[in-house]
Amino acid sequence: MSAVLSTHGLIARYGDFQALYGVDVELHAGEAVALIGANGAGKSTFLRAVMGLLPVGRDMVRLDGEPVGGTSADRMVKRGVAIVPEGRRLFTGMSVDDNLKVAIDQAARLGAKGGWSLERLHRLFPILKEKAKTPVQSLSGGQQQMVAIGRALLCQPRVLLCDEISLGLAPKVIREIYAALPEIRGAGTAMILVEQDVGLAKEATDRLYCMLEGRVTLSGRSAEVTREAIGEAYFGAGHAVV
Ligand SMILES: Nc1ncnc2c1ncn2[C@@H]1O[C@H](COP(=O)(O)OP(=O)(O)OP(=O)(O)O)[C@@H](O)[C@H]1O
Repeated sequence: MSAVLSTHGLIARYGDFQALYGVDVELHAGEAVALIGANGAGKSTFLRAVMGLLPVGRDMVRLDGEPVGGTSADRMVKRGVAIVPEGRRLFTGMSVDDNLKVAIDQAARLGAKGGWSLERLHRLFPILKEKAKTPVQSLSGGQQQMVAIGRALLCQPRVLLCDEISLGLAPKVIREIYAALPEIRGAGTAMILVEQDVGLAKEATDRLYCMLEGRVTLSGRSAEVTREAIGEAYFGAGHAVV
């Protein structure tokens, strides 16, 4: 099966500091893939590099087999890739609806087409309809995360990149958000989830990649990869994840 998105020896730097050392990842249509690893392993950097937010070589990122590395984030959105960034990056001072309308306008401007509308998003996360006129800074962390996911979906992605969508949220809220993922996949969107919670990552995805110090140290089917193997890949040999 050919990959919708793939990276090939992906290298990324912040000035003199090299954060990624030749990362190879594949995402197939309709698939959910987890990217796990300790703090500083390079997971967010990977997403940023794929999204065109860091300079990378053209051949290092491919979309439908076509080299797109270094393409601007706007163009990546146009080509069907959207990101739910670390820290959500919502427009504070603006309502839920106005945040979402920014994405609707962006998609229209870029000519990105797909099946996501405000109505469909409201069915996925009904609280966003209830809170439509509420400034986003008055929402709970979970509700803000739903706005961030909604904003990405309204860009009509075939590929959704999610950076730690469970971070800092209560278990009940995390379950609510993760319960929405199958519908998003069902709508034809493949996803890469950066996730610190290994149990959650294994449950929610088909395959996973573990990173350590800018390299992939383990990959496999999420249901089959053992805790021991993940522990070693996470921290180096001799460790276990509990
Ligand atoms: N803007 C930046 N400038 C310089 N170095 C950075 C920058 N952002 C990240 N790094 C460094 O790059 C490496 C990878 O960071 P990255 O944020 O990608 O890791 P991560 O796996 O996402 O971890 P976390 O869970 O802490 O976000 C780290 O050593 C980090 O300190």
